[in-house]
Amino acid sequence: MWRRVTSLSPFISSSKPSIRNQASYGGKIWELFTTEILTPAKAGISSDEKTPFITFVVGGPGSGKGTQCAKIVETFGFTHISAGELLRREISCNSEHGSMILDSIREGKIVPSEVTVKLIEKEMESSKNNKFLIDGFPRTEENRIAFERVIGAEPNFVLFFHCPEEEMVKRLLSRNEGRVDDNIDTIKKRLEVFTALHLPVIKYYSEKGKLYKINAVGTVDEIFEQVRPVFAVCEATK
Ligand SMILES: Nc1ncnc2c1ncn2[C@@H]1O[C@H](COP(=O)(O)OP(=O)(O)OP(=O)(O)O)[C@@H](O)[C@H]1O
Ligand SMILES: Nc1ccn([C@@H]2O[C@H](COP(=O)(O)O)[C@@H](O)[C@H]2O)c(=O)n1
Ligand SMILES: [Mg+2]
Repeated sequence: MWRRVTSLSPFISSSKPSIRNQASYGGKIWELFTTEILTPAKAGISSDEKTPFITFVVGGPGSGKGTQCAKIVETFGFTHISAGELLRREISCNSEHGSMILDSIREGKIVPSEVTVKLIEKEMESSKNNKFLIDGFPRTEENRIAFERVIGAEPNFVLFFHCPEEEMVKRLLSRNEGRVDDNIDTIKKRLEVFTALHLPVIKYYSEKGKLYKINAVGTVDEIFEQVRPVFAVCEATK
């Protein structure tokens, strides 16, 4: 079972870019981030079994994060923690924050970080595994900083699924899982929030050399063939 090992990390200030800033790149801002070549040293692979191995899985709505996480779990034995699923679970069980979470999800807004991070922490603590895929998180700098403060850890690396908006919209509109946010109005809001708030997170991990960008266009299997070597590096060092 994973237990928190370090204390609070220092506060890191956040900045919020405007949508206008990004539009000046003609919608191609994500192209600025290159794919890292992952090595065991970069991934911070440790031989200490108690240290959690944390991968953040990020990308726009419908970029295929959940689909690829299922394949990573099957192939490499990670525990999948989807922030969105944890929040939806709170709605289903009418928890204290259920109605606030439902309102946020309907509006495509980000739930306060302390709520989401507490749910993630509970999942990590109750798991017997020490390898975690944390999907749909962090969405914002506030998310990222709250995770570092509460969990006292950083991800070993970050998988970023890069997908054009038209493709993401097409996938979400045909997902058919009965999600309250899979309608065109909410999808537009989710895309706006993604463009406005996600960039600093991507930039932060790119500058730390922890970002691994995946081209999320193609078949599920083709995309997994880009993902596989990232995790194979971890396997090879065991
Ligand atoms: N490579 C792909 N090609 C076509 N469809 C795909 C591909 N990958 C996933 N899908 C489909 O697109 C939809 C969205 O995928 P998925 O749920 O994995 O995305 P996500 O990034 O987790 O989205 P969200 O952020 O909304 O949770 C699903 O219906 C899934 O089956
Ligand atoms: N870190 C997060 C993750 C998700 N949300 C909210 O849940 C919605 C659905 O998330 P998916 O990852 O399943 O697409 C998302 O639009 C947010 O409203 C969040 O607040 N914080
Ligand atoms: Mg998902």
